[in-house]
Amino acid sequence: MTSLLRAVVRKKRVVGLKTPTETAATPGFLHEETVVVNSLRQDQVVRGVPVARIDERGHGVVHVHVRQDQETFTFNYPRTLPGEKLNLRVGLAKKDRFNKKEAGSYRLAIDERTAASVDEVTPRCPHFRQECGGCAFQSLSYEAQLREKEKLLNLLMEQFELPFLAVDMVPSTPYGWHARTEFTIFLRDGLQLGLHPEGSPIPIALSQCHLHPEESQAAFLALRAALRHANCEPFDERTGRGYLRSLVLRSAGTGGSKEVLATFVTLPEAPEERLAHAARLAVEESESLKGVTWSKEGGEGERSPGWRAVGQQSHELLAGRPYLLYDFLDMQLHLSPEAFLRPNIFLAEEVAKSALEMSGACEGDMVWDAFSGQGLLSLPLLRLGCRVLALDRSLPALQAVLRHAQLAAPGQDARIFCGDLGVPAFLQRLAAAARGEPPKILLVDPGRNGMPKVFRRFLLELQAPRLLFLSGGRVMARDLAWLLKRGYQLHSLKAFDLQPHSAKLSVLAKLEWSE
Ligand SMILES: C[S@@+](CC[C@H](N)C(=O)[O-])C[C@H]1O[C@@H](n2cnc3c(N)ncnc32)[C@H](O)[C@@H]1O
Repeated sequence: MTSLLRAVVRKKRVVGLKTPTETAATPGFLHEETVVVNSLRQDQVVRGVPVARIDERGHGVVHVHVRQDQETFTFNYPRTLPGEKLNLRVGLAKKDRFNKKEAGSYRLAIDERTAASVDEVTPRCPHFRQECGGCAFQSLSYEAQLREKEKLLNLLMEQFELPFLAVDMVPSTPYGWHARTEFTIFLRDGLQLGLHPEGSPIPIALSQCHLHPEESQAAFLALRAALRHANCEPFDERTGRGYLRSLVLRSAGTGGSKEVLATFVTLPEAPEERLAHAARLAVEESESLKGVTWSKEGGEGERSPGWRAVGQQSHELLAGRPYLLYDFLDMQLHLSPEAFLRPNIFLAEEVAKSALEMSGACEGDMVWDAFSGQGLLSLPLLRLGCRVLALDRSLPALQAVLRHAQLAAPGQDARIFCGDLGVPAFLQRLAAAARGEPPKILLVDPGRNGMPKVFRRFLLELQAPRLLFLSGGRVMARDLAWLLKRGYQLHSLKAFDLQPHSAKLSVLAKLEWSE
């Protein structure tokens, strides 16, 4: 699928109940979906306002132009779909007390939904209506989701004044794709596994999740039953009693089916024997569950509501085996539960193949894989005959890189360097290494926070001829814009829908150093 020309929008200050970085239509140009009113007064109902698009959280966006203010206001509503029409009630209408000429600030709440979106479908999951926090818009058809994400990407590119390029979109299978989910463990009529609705510290108890492969569902039920049977105690935030914080499920495909690895995340003082008993019961019960590991991450500082595991810690094995078998390209890898796992089971291979293709690499090229995780992006390059230096702050991830490299290309030059790519002292050591032999190809896959600022500056020093950058959303546009203003040129883009039913889209960009 190829993107069409972007809508003509420019950056403008916006006021009201909205994210401050949203764009609004400029005066004289109104979005097709903009509703125009003369003024907004308390309790007034603005009728039939269409949802124009989604925002970066997957919330529906509406535009209301107020003639009196000569301004277009943008409002965002969770769980609304593009094409849906809303009656909006003005809850707050306020003029600046000191400067009456300033535009007002308004709060508009949904009074009624008057027309459904033509793209609305019945959500597959019973928990979606409870706003379980797993999906932003399971009720939007998958084709419409892709369309909306592409629109959002184009809008971001426009906002950050990035050059227009056609984007290849790679869709996913919309269900059964999830490779890693962390469920909160809590007490509510017995032990429950659940997720948090957006912005809420109170989890929803789940009985199933369709984002997971079926094999993972069986493991989920077996683990919940085993934890209950072994009388394992969830941590209770009100009393400080208990020790179980969360359950992480990881899945990967091998031999035509999927297998699952679970991790119990607990406070350090959790009783090993009881956890091991639950783990053994679950592994016996569920054929797809190949092992259970234990991470004592939930220490003193992590007792707050809504706490999430950050991973990268060493695990202990409680039952079964401590790795997942994963058929990747034509190799069988051992994936470590202590390192990053790309969220989409179906597309991880496609992302790595695309990186290889877009890199234009040749045998013997020096490749640096920054934020390497377990090295899945650079493995195909290693097999081609490139030399690879993997960089990450996670030692378990780098140890997996060496294991994978040994399997993919025995004897080939694969090295690791463990450190924080946001720390100047580590970057200085890298700069010294680059003076020996600079990388010809640099892979950069920094995760949700994008590139640390000092790392971006380091890239200018490094001047790698080819840079492949995998990222998403606003941080991706920010980092791209920064690099393009300072000597890199954008060559091509490819987008992967790694997380269906969310607004997230991952983009692989190829840049070339031009100075
Ligand atoms: C999105 S994952 C990359 C995955 C990997 N490229 C792959 O294909 O599987 C991000 C990785 O960056 C690492 N990381 C995050 N921040 C870092 C930092 N400041 N310095 C070094 N590594 C970092 C994490 O440990 C994680 O392995």
